[in-house]
Amino acid sequence: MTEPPIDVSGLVKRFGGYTAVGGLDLRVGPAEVHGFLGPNGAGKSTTIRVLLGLHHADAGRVRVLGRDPARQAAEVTRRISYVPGEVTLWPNLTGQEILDAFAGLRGSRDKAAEKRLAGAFALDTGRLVRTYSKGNRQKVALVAAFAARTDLLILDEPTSGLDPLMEEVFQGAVRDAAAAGRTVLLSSHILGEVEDLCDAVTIIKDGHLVESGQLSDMRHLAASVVTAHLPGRDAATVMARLRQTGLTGETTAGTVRLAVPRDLVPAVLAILADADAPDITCTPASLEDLFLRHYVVAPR
Ligand SMILES: Nc1ncnc2c1ncn2[C@@H]1O[C@H](COP(=O)(O)OP(=O)(O)OP(=O)(O)O)[C@@H](O)[C@H]1O
Repeated sequence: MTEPPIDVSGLVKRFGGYTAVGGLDLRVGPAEVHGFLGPNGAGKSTTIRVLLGLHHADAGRVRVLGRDPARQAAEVTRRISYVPGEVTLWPNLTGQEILDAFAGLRGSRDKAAEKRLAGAFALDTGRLVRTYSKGNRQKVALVAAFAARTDLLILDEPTSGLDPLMEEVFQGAVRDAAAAGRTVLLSSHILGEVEDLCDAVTIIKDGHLVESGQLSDMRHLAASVVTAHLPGRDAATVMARLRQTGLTGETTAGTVRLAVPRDLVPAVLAILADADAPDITCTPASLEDLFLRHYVVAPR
């Protein structure tokens, strides 16, 4: 079996006495679009910098495209496209000159793809970079990243400056990259984006793994939300019956709502059907539900 494009186990990275990443595992399979999530300061960018060979791990095993980025940074980074959240470019070059410079440094690019991507992102490559907005600078980096002939894209909050129309273009480019067999690690705070794009996610907090796996499996393990509207019925009595299954829920204005583990969904739906509820919805856990259950901050 070939090694996964990203294979990290027990990664530790300290800054002085502060442990930014404390024993993290991260595995990303070939042609997978993998979401990398966590609140501010969780250690995502630090991990990414280790993957790129910019930081050296204090402990753990790190393999990117089968190599150790700390020892073989040049070989590894040649095969990676990296887009940071804050793109800094030479201000006195035009967008096209920047794209040419990136391609020159890398030694390869798909010129037709670059032209197509610049068009799709509505990027005027003839303008000087110093006249570009944050979003336009990000577009330059994204066009260069997707047009490069690389095997792995590492995108660290790449769309924070893009408008919704451009978000669509970005998502199309990620899907095309994965369809072409490229692997994508996407760090993002935009949960909808991750939910739309990613096959698998890794959620971290305080430099530690809290959850990782295929999004579909994680949804199955989490509770679904069942809501039933009970016009003209005694919602409190129905809720009392529902509570006999061991679940808790809330009743508001004749509507019951409760989080239901997968194995109890049939029993709950049977009780609601028995109560003649005309309007029942059962929604699988969203990525936001999965994410928030790890990050509910207690009020001070
Ligand atoms: N060079 C550094 N020196 C000292 N501390 C650092 C350094 N880089 C990061 N840190 C600290 O390590 C922790 C993890 O930071 P990191 O940037 O990896 O988080 P993140 O998950 O990417 O956050 P965000 O979502 O805000 O970008 C933070 O507490 C940060 O202050």
